[in-house]
Amino acid sequence: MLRAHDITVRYGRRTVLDRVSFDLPPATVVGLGGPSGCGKSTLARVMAMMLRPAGGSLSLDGAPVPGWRQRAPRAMRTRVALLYQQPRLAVDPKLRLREIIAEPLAAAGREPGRLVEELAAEVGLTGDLMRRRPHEVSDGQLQRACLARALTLEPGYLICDEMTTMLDASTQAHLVAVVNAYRDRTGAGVLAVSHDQALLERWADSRAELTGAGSRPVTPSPSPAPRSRS
Ligand SMILES: Nc1ncnc2c1ncn2[C@@H]1O[C@H](COP(=O)(O)OP(=O)(O)OP(=O)(O)O)[C@@H](O)[C@H]1O
Repeated sequence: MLRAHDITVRYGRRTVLDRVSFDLPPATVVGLGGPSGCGKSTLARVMAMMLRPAGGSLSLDGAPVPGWRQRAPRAMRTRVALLYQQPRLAVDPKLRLREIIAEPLAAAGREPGRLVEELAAEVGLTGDLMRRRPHEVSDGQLQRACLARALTLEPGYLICDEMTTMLDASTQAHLVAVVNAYRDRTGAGVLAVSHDQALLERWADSRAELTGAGSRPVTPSPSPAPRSRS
């Protein structure tokens, strides 16, 4: 379980998340919706250890996460992968797609072996696409590479922040199918953040919503929903 407890985030004097708690169980796709600006991406970044909250804590498979960003232990950081809405902001424009996918393996000092090609094939990247740089491919092709990269170290939790927004319907369906197959194969927990309710209805096993006013929770779905103690 990836468990956020009593998370408070402020940007300047504005409180965006006010003691919000959220559980992401393994082997489940939890959809997180809510109006624009209510704090979904903020919560996603906290749960990926990328953003240090003003208050609250995170635990991973029962162990407290002792720090944020680079201060979180590497073994914990690699258990949680984050996919952004805009792949162009998430890649080094100088790298070829093959190198982008292999980045986490290189950082971990591991040989790519066949894994990079296997993941590329799974996300639908074939032929010369793997030799191209980001400016030579479409957003959808780049997002496919980002998904393959996110799966290289086999994370136990995958956080998809508007992963398929801006992509065409067939790319969206393919990427969702890849994530679902990964969940089935590995038992990973998936947080699917989206303002697209129809997508979440199709994709998620359970759904939750953040609300705008101070990110107070509502609980439309039977299971995991954000909770606030206030
Ligand atoms: N780095 C930042 N500095 C200041 N304000 C920020 C920052 N990041 C986000 N915000 C503000 O915090 C609020 C929540 O942003 P967030 O991106 O988490 O919302 P969201 O629910 O994901 O929105 P959307 O659905 O539009 O992507 C917004 O009002 C946003 O403008």
